[in-house]
Amino acid sequence: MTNHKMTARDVSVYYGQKRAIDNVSIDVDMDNVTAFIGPSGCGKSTFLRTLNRMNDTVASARVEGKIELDGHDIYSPDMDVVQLRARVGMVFQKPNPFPKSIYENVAYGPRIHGLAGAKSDLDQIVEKSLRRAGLWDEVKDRLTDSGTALSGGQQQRLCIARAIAVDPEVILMDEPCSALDPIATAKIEELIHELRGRYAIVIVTHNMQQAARVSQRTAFFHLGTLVEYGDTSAIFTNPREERTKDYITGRYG
Ligand SMILES: Nc1ncnc2c1ncn2[C@@H]1O[C@H](COP(=O)(O)OP(=O)(O)OP(=O)(O)O)[C@@H](O)[C@H]1O
Repeated sequence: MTNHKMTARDVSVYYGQKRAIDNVSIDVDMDNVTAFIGPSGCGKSTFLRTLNRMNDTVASARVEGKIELDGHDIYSPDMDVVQLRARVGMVFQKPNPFPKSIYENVAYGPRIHGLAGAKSDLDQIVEKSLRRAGLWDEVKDRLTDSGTALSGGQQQRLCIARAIAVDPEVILMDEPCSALDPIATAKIEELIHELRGRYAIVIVTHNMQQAARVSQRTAFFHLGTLVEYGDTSAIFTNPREERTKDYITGRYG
């Protein structure tokens, strides 16, 4: 039996009266990178954001259905949302480091979550996180420089280090490379390979080649519904649904 890290069952999301996600069920596993693909406006980001309750920040948004993390309902009243967002971290489309030093960007989360007692513990967490994010060698001699002074690709890896620093179990990435050049994109993709297995990773991408390169499972969304979900190789070589085939062959999107 597969041990699902997260399960979503019959999830619908509304913005006011408008339904953006219609009855989606999906499992997220530890060992796989899961890609969400589909044409613009199909609801990929909306669904991704239900997985760590980022939709709570949108006043008109309402979520129906059930989403569990390790078998616990993340929408239950006893769920601590701050804790949830540490366990299910997020990396956004546009790198968004705090206007603080590189060190502080990574140290902030562990400090507010009480993960480090002494300064030396915090130093260790910062180094480990930056190493895992593939950024340590580039920044180790300038940890006090501002995070915002880094290149776009470095900033995105800093944001990944920031997510890693609070010891997450799941990392959600919402088009993490869309603001990056091909070299910086390749570095993030490499990093996703390295992080696979340690964290359950879910990535929203417009780029089908990217989905094929980085993921083992792919979910294709269309008009708020989950059309097809399966092994990435099967989705790209032998899709079951006509709509999936049309999308991956570039007929629309
Ligand atoms: N805050 C919001 N208020 C109202 N409607 C919204 C809001 N955010 C998204 N929507 C609508 O929900 C639908 C799904 O949007 P969403 O951003 O999730 O799609 P997407 O597949 O991620 O698109 P893209 O690839 O363009 O980012 C769209 O019709 C969008 O206009």
